[in-house]
Amino acid sequence: MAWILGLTGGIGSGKSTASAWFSLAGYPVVDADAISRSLTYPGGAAIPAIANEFGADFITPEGAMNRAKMRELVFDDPKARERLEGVMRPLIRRASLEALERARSLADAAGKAFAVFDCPLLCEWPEARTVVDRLLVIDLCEEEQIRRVALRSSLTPERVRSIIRAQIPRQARLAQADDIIYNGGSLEDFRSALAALLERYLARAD
Ligand SMILES: CC(C)(COP(=O)(O)OP(=O)(O)OC[C@H]1O[C@@H](n2cnc3c(N)ncnc32)[C@H](O)[C@@H]1O)[C@@H](O)C(=O)NCCC(=O)NCCS
Ligand SMILES: Nc1ncnc2c1ncn2[C@@H]1O[C@H](COP(=O)(O)OP(=O)(O)OP(=O)(O)O)[C@@H](O)[C@H]1O
Repeated sequence: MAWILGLTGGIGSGKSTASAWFSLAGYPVVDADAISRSLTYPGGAAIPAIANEFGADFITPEGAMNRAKMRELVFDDPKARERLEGVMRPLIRRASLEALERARSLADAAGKAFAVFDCPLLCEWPEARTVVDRLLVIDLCEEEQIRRVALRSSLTPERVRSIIRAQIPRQARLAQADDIIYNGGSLEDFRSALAALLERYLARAD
């Protein structure tokens, strides 16, 4: 039966780039951020609890969670972040477990050795860590995280720093890793490192 590769790293480290690479290579990917977003779209399962916990101000006229407003609140206020995670975490967990079972079946049917679980908080959430068989950490220094996130979004360096501070410290994340890819080089270097790692995984499976 296919095993589960946990893929994690700090904000902007390169998880989505790695997931897309594995997906192109035919490995099923479960994306916890995408699951989290789908729970907070209009009519999403988290919307009633968010309205109840934070008030109608945090819901857009279309009925989605107001992400920008929530982001401004929770990354400056650990208690508010705990409340949001209290709502989101069990829902993300349940939906992820279901998606991982589907991904495992897809991998089995396609003859792939593993499926990928891309989750930014794998090291922060002990229950998430237990569903993966091997943990790959994408590592990047803080300055480059800030630079890359700023390039692709409107987040200020201060906001990216506050998000990094809300995440597990870099060394503690690295200490949990089975495999580490440092993504401080070019995209080509990153893809080569992923290909080399995949070779090792496939050799292990034989
Ligand atoms: C705070 C929210 C509203 C910000 O939304 P926004 O669209 O700006 O960001 P998005 O969801 O794309 O997340 C971007 C990145 O922020 C970081 N991040 C998100 N939530 C958290 C958190 N609770 N703690 C630390 N970092 C987080 C991750 O690196 C993530 O990849 C949103 O991230 C959210 O609802 N978070 C709570 C759910 C959660 O913990 N998700 C992360 C694990 S799946
Ligand atoms: N080696 C690299 N060189 C230059 N840019 C890169 C490299 N790797 C990734 N990027 C870019 O950096 C940005 C962040 O990468 P990516 O979205 O893969 O990270 P992430 O870990 O999924 O981020 P988030 O935590 O916000 O979901 C993207 O714009 C991506 O194209």
